[in-house]
Amino acid sequence: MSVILEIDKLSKRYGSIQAVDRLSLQIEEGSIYGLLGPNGSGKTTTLGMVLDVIRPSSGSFSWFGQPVSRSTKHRLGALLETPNFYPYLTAQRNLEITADIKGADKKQIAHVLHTVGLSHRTHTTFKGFSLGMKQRLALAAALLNNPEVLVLDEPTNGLDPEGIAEVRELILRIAAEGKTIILASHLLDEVEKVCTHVAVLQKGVLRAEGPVSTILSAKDQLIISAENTVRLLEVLKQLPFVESYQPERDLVHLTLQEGYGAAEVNKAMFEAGVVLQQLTLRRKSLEAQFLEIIKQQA
Ligand SMILES: Nc1ncnc2c1ncn2[C@@H]1O[C@H](COP(=O)(O)OP(=O)(O)OP(=O)(O)O)[C@@H](O)[C@H]1O
Repeated sequence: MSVILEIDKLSKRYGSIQAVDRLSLQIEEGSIYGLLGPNGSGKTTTLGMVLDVIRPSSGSFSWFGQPVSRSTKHRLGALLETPNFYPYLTAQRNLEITADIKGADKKQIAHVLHTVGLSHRTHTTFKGFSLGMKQRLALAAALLNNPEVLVLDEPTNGLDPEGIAEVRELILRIAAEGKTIILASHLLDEVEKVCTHVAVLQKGVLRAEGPVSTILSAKDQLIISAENTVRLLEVLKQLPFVESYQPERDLVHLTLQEGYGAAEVNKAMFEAGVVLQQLTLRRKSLEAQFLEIIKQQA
């Protein structure tokens, strides 16, 4: 997989505020990459810098292995804020205006309206659109030029639950067509549902980064029990891959070293003559980890 965006020690300072602090990360082709952080954590500033609308204080980045240029920008579509569409013009007319501004081919309009599921609204005026439809039209505008990468800042902000579901589903559909997506969000739930990779930002500093599934499973907990808890604990004590364990009533909570799972515990117990009555995997949610990360830094 090739690297689409490489960010190297990128920083932005506004007076005394360090909005982004030596941020380094790599985004690979085909990923749905979430920049996750609370309000003010530097997500918008980061997107602004890599889109070349905010000047970095220091550091660098490259798109497709090249410094930013007209030709690299042509390969990107961005949605930083909801565009101002004309309420009394149709979807078609609004996109014609956007195409003129972007220098995009108007023949693309039918295709992008189809992609966002608005073909049947081509000739409907914008003012009658639901919130979700308005945002889908904004995504259609970002898709003119057939960009390889779509950069979205809080794409579901301000939408009702129906609109949120529509837009998330659409993002997954666009990604399935082979586009790389970079999205900023303050919603853990959104990143968990939509993204393949995540970078957690807090006060401009990168706190955690990696595939959503790895971050999710990094600190899984196993909950086990056996008829003879004393014997269970004796065996546990001797297992080299058990990182920590804590008895709670007749259950034992444990975490394992990386690369080990429930199967190894089950096998070791069985070999030691302990029959497990319960073996449950409890995945630590990204939310719980995120809150822990934030707490540690407070
Ligand atoms: N033009 C500016 N001048 C001064 N400070 C700014 C400016 N833009 C952003 N900041 C500050 O930089 C920090 C990061 O802001 P940024 O908007 O990048 O965060 P964010 O994570 O996108 O948050 P939000 O979701 O609220 O936009 C904040 O403390 C913000 O107040």
